[in-house]
Amino acid sequence: MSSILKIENLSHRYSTSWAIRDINLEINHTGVIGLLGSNGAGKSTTMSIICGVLNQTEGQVWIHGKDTRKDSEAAKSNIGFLPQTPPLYNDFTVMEYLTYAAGLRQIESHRIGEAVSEAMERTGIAHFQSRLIGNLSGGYRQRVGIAQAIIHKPKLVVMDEPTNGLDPNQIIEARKLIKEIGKEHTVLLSSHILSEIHLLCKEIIMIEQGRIVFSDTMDAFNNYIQPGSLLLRMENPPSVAELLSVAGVTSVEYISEKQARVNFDGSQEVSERIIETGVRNGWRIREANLDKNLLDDIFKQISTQSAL
Ligand SMILES: Nc1ncnc2c1ncn2[C@@H]1O[C@H](COP(=O)(O)OP(=O)(O)OP(=O)(O)O)[C@@H](O)[C@H]1O
Repeated sequence: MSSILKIENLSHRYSTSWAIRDINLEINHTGVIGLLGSNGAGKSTTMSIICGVLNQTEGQVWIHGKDTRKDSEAAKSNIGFLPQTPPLYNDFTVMEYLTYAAGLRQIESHRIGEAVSEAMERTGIAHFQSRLIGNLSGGYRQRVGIAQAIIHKPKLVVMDEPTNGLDPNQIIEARKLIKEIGKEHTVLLSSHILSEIHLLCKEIIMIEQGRIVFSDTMDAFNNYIQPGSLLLRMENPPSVAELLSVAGVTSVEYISEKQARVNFDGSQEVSERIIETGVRNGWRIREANLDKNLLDDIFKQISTQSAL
């Protein structure tokens, strides 16, 4: 039985500098797998090569046993891709666009109607099928992007920073949908937000300066990392007492008028609970990120350990 995704000695160089170096990876099961790295770490480069959008300088990628360069058609038939900016056409209705996407994916013409309906059902956009894409909110546009990525029922769905640019409500909804998609497909999802990977993934691959520095289960990761801290930027910040009332929050420090560092007990659900409480109570959260310094520490710690 072939792996769903196998990568061997993958490296890519843009003009003179290497963006990724000697990436090796094998995935054999469904579920959401997180590719975590800070900006410029090499996530998009890796994903673009996997999806056949970019030709690697060195190394090989197989999707369900098919080499993405030597047998690209067969490899691509098993991949769905949601790039950072989904290729949506604003003048198309949702139905027209997905019908077009199904054609591109070479779904037989008599099966297109059924494939489009199923993809719309699964992503919760059936009620917007006649809406112009240009008139949809960011969250629904993202759903259309996910629908085109799963329309041909690929084994592997690659999502590059899928919650980027969404508001907190839309992020919660998008994450629910991604979890659902992960029940039937292998989803490789990139993010620079550790708390997001924590919430969504059972496995984590960390990439830093173009190299994999950690690859294991989330449980193994948790054994030596407890993030325990979120930086929140809010338009309508609550009192310290209100933040402390969220179950699991241990301390709160305002570092500016609208920015608070919220420490919690390290359990995965607390950060989601903080955001949900914020949405419910109108804090107007604009950003909720793991403390950047903490993330840098984690990368440093893991890089040092993986170099030992
Ligand atoms: N088209 C390009 N030409 C030259 N260098 C590039 C190009 N695209 C990316 N790079 C460089 O390659 C490295 C990896 O970039 P990549 O976009 O893959 O990282 P990333 O982890 O996806 O970051 P981000 O989250 O910011 O997109 C970076 O140093 C980046 O500057």
